[in-house]
Amino acid sequence: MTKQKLAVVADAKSSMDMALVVPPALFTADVKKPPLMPGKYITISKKKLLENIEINGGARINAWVESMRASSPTSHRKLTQDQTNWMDRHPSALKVFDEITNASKGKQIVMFLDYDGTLSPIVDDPDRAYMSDAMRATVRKLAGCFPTAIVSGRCRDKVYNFVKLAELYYAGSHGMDIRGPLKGSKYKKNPPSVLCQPASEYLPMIDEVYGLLMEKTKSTPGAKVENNKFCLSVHFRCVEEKKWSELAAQVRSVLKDYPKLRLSQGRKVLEIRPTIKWDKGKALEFLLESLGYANCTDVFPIYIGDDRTDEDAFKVLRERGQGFGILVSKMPKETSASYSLQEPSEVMDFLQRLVDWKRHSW
Ligand SMILES: O=P(O)(O)OC[C@H]1O[C@H](O[C@H]2O[C@H](CO)[C@@H](O)[C@H](O)[C@H]2O)[C@H](O)[C@@H](O)[C@@H]1O
Repeated sequence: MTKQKLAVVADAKSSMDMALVVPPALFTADVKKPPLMPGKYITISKKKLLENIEINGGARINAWVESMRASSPTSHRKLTQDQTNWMDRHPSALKVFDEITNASKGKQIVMFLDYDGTLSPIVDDPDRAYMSDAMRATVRKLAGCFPTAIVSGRCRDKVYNFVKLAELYYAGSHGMDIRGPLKGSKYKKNPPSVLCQPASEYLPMIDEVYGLLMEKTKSTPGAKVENNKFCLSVHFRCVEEKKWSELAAQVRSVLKDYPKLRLSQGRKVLEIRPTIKWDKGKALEFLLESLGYANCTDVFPIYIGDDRTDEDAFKVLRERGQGFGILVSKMPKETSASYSLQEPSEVMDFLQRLVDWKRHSW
């Protein structure tokens, strides 16, 4: 039996604890091997079976689901000491504000801001993840001081409709849809016109998979599929935890026929995107180049984000040895960011301090 057939078996029943009868070879890492004793079958719970289903890229469904579980608030009761150690390694950007501005002296700061969980609080309904008017006013002032880009997993139009600031650069679909400002800012009267869509050939495939995922997941209460144009999001946030493995298996059963698409994980979300070598880190580099800072030593990019996909941008900054990343998180997380902020309200305070510092440093 192949891995594909295995996925179909897993999909066929709805109860997590239902016992399935399958050949023993299916529980080994290499499910292509024939059973050691042909004809002999053993019983295993569906939960155990799901641990062995691979998703494109080799990661295991169960790893995603466990990781999602680990990052849910109920799992963080005993983190006090860990938190302290982590904060030593990733101090609050507010506490070390002077250190940061000193490091940027004589350099051009360029700001990169993630949207969900960074400018807007995380909420149950992705269509209602509004940013506050105060945050919008702060980002507007920021863009008047430094070139500023929003870098989001969302479709570009959707994130623009939340932010509503025409003077910013926008990189939607995890950086696969980049557009320059629609109007100039006080900082830059005539910004360069930019457009970059490295995954356009994937549009028909993404639309097709969107339809299939809508159909496949409709049996899972609370599941939501979001079309982000060059990528898709399958939301787990409103799905009962005991149904997470089932939903992940539904996603896998659709994706197994699309090797040119891959999965990544965000905050209670599985994200489906083209396998092209393009991510938020590449988008950051593209934007720096478009702004004329490709080979400059006097540029100081600051990237603020809360999610795994932001790590690609944090890594690029570390590799370039320029600027730094700030992770928005209340709990310790493996990260390439240098500093931390706890939540969007702290992000707003940090941005406001940058504006005040810039205004008073002339
Ligand atoms: O790169 P981002 O701007 O952070 O976008 C990543 C995903 O953000 C959204 O989902 C997340 O926020 C939702 C609203 O608060 C929340 O309900 C969900 O659980 C989070 O994962 C967005 O809806 C996704 O499409 C983005 O990929």
